[in-house]
Parts: sequence; C-alpha cells; structure tokens
Amino acid sequence: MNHNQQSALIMIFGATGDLANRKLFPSLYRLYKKGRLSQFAVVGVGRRTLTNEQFQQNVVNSVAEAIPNSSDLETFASYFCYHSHDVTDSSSYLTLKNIADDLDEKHNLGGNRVFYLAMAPEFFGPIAIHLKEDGLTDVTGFKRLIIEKPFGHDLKSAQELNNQIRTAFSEDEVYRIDHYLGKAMVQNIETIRFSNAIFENLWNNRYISNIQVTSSEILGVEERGRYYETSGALRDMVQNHMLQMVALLAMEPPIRLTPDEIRSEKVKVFRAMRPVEIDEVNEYFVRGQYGKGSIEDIEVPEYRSEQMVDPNSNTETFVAGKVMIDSFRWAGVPFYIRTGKRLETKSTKIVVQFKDIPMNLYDRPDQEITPNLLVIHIQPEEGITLHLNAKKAGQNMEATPIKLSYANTGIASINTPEAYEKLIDDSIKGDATNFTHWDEVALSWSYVDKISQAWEKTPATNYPNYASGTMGPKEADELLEKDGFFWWPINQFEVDVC
Ligand SMILES: NC(=O)C1=CN([C@@H]2O[C@H](COP(=O)(O)OP(=O)(O)OC[C@H]3O[C@@H](n4cnc5c(N)ncnc54)[C@H](OP(=O)(O)O)[C@@H]3O)[C@@H](O)[C@H]2O)C=CC1
Ligand SMILES: O=C1O[C@H](COP(=O)(O)O)[C@@H](O)[C@H](O)[C@H]1O
Repeated sequence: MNHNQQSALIMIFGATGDLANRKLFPSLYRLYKKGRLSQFAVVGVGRRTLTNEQFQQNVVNSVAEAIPNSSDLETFASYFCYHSHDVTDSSSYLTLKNIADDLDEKHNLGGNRVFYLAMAPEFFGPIAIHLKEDGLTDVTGFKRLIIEKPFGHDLKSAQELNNQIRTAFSEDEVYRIDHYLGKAMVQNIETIRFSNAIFENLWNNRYISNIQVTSSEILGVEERGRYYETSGALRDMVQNHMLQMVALLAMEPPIRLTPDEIRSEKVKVFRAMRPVEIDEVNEYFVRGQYGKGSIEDIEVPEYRSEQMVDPNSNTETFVAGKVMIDSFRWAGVPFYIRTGKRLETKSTKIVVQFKDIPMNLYDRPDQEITPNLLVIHIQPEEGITLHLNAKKAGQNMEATPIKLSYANTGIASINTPEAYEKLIDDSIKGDATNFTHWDEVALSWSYVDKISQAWEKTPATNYPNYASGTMGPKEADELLEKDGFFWWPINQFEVDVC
C-alpha cells in the first residue's frame, strides 16, 4: 500500500448534523478523490431514523452542494452506512460494535478506528467511556478520537472532560480540533518565520513594536444562539483560535518539526502569557455586543433579538485584548487580538508592525513614512504582504510606501486542502501537529477563566455597544490608543493577484 493512503473505519457521531454535512463529508470526498483514503468505511451515527440509502443520498447531496462538478458520488457514498443510535442509551453500543467489526472485516481495515465526535460537547465524555466499556476500542490497529470544540467551558469542566476521555484514550490518541490550525496560512506562520533569515533575526522585542491578530466575521450568531449564549466570543474564539495564532507567532523555533517539539514550544508561550488578574481585566480586555445595523446594504437585527438569545443577554459578541508574553524575546511587545461577529468584513489577518528605525532621513512633515509591516492574510484571501518604503519615482529624494505581495492563489493553491480535509487526513495519518495538546487547552482556559469571571461579576451596562457593520466598540480603539498604537485598517490590506 502507498504510504500516502490510509485505511480506517471512521465512525462519525453527529452524522446528521450541520458540521458533518457542511464540512466532514466534502472533506472525506476530497481525500477519497486524491487517493488518500484507500480502504475505508464510514459509519454515521445520529438519533433520527434513516435507511442506509437515505443517508448515502444525504452524503451525495452535501458533497454536490459543497463541490460543484463533483463526480463518482454514488461510489463514494457506497462506503457509508448509518446507524440510528441515541448516545445516551447504553444498550445500543453493542450493535454499533458489531457493525464496526463487520465492516472492519469486510473492507479489510486492519482494525484501525477513528471516532469523530461531531456532537454537542456534553456527550463527549459519556461516548468515550461507552466506546471503551462496550469494546469498540478493543482493536488490533490504531484507535483515535477526534473531538470538536468546545473542549470544556472553563478549566474545571475541561479537566473533567479530559479525565473522562483519558479513561478510554491516551493523550496521543486524542485529536482536539482547532480548525484554524488546519488553515493553510496559519500553518504558514511557522514556515514564514523559520525558513526566512530576514524575519527570524528581527522576530523579537528589539525590532517588533506590536502584533495585531484580527478575526472578524460578518455573520451574526445565526441558529447557534443556544450554544453562543453559554459561550460568547471569549470562549468561542479567543480561548482557542486566537490564542493558538498568538502561540504560533510567539513560540521559539522547535528543535525539530515534530508534533511533540512544536507543541512543547507552544506550551511555553502559554506559560509565559501574563495572567490578567480579575481586577486588571478592564486594562487589558474589552468586550462588546452588536446592535442592529447595516452590512453590505442589508439591515440586520441586534444580538438580543436573535433566536434563542435572552433579550437582556450579557453575552459578548466581540472581544479585543492585549496579551503580554513575559519572555526574554517578547518582553514589552503587546499582542493585540480582536474578534467579533457582525463586523464590517469577513477577514482574518495578522499584522506585524516593526519598530521605527532610530533616525529616518526621510521622515519629514511633508511626506508619508509608514512603519514596516508584515501582513499575513489568512482568509478569505491567502497570502503575505511586506510593506516597505522606497524612493518615489522622479527627480527627488522622497520616500513612498510600497508593498511586496505574495498571493497563494496560483497553481499550488488548487491543491491546497481545506482546513477540515487537512485535519482529517492528519488524524488518520497519526500526525497530531495541528491539534491541540491537553497542556495547551488547560493553560489557555486558565488564561481566559479570569477574564470571564470578571465579566460575569460585573455585567456590561452599555450593551449593545457597537453597531453591526462596524469594527467593534470604541473601547477597542482606545485599548491601543493608550499605548500609542492603532488598529491597522485590515480591510485596506490586499494581496495583489497577478
Ligand atoms: N457546525 C459548525 O460549523 C461547527 C460545529 N462545531 C462543533 O461540532 C459539533 C456539532 O455541531 P453541529 O453539527 O453544528 O450540531 P448539530 O446540532 O447540527 O448536529 C448535532 C448532531 O448530534 C446528533 N445528536 C444529538 N443528540 C444525540 C443523541 N442523544 N444521540 C445521538 N445523536 C445525537 C444529531 O442527530 P439527530 O439530529 O439525528 O438527533 C446531529 O447529528 C459541536 O460540538 C459544535 O460545537 C465546531 C465548529 C463549527
Ligand atoms: O470555531 C468557530 O469558528 C467560526 C469562524 O471560523 P472561520 O473559519 O469562518 O473563521 C465562528 O463563526 C464560530 O462561531 C466558531 O465556533
């Protein structure tokens, strides 16, 4: 067998849900078409009653919708079967085991099993325990557990969940999804840093003045009000995606590009994050909640009028913060993070602002000198721009801002896997680099727990405090202004596509 091909039984809990239909089936299809899945079978699990044929048709429909012009859909779907099973019903796991054993034998899957928990988090622990107790994890090959977010609600619940999972799976068998780690340009952070002499030498507090990480969304809370009310932007985005990006930006070069070495460097960053004590939260963090407004000429309602949302909700839909990393490399350099729903633009970008040079001969009142910036465009466009100053054309000695641009839209990007595709492929291969280790999860929860505790103690009195279609509350601007900085206008940074 080609070592790029994988064989495994993939069991998806929550196979009738949104994530499975929108992300997992299309990702499995792409892997199948690329020949990355050689021998495989998928068992879908959900509560509703479906025949295998109906389930296979769902798979066909979801792939066709996600991937126009897809082919071989019926053959692909024939690898799927469905089992209606309430995961809270202990008696039904034995049937599931028999189905898994039969498929293993029929498709010669080598006893390899991947359990994907695409369900509400309260089920994660009980499912893991049942998988062990009812023998589904007694396999001759590998067994792996892929777990969706959120991994807990705070440190205490995350610890309880981890203990439950660890009764059935060892740490190296647990793949905690953070889909940002599957994004091509997030993975590029390491490559940009560690394969370019010009950056790594400057990547410290002597040359960098601040780093800004923004992940803004146009969408509101949609149909997820019930979940979001218990989460808010802090738990939904900051505890995981935003802090993971900070860790990749701030970590020391690992001695090797292995999962253990990379994770161990990231863990050191989390340990070096300056804790924000409850009485300091207002100094470092800002929260917001969207009011009504207009986005792309469409009027949208305020958060408090959304489905399943308390009309007096205190849930934040926006967070901006200043993360300080007390390490030799980063002392004194603020990492500003900002994320929110119903903002002006859908964009994730990292702006690295370099310090001004000690004396700039071109710094005159009549001309514009901008600091050097490295912008990493994560989505929707992918690329890198480096903002420099160069001589203005003509007979003068004036400088003007210019930009070197790389867009990840060429031939290479046609084969760039989507985040979920990459992560599923990695988990079947057994590469845990782009999944979060328990130590990272625990440390990031302990960082955000103090912030959420402070916010729960003092509910916001000014919600809604930003209009939909803006870039958040004015306090987010003030957070940087008091340090002498401002948010770079990310919607004006573009990668030039040739
Ligand atoms: N959707 C998304 O874009 C994202 C989702 N996630 C995470 O993925 C997970 C799933 O989310 P999503 O797909 O949106 O959720 P959905 O509500 O769309 O789907 C839930 C799934 O769980 C099944 N289910 C619920 N209760 C039971 C039960 N007692 N026994 C068996 N099956 C049950 C449902 O089956 P049935 O309806 O047949 O009962 C359905 O298949 C969550 O943890 C979420 O946080 C993470 C990032 C993005
Ligand atoms: O994990 C989540 O991420 C999405 C944003 O993901 P993106 O890839 O579109 O940037 C966010 O909408 C959602 O609330 C959150 O749970």
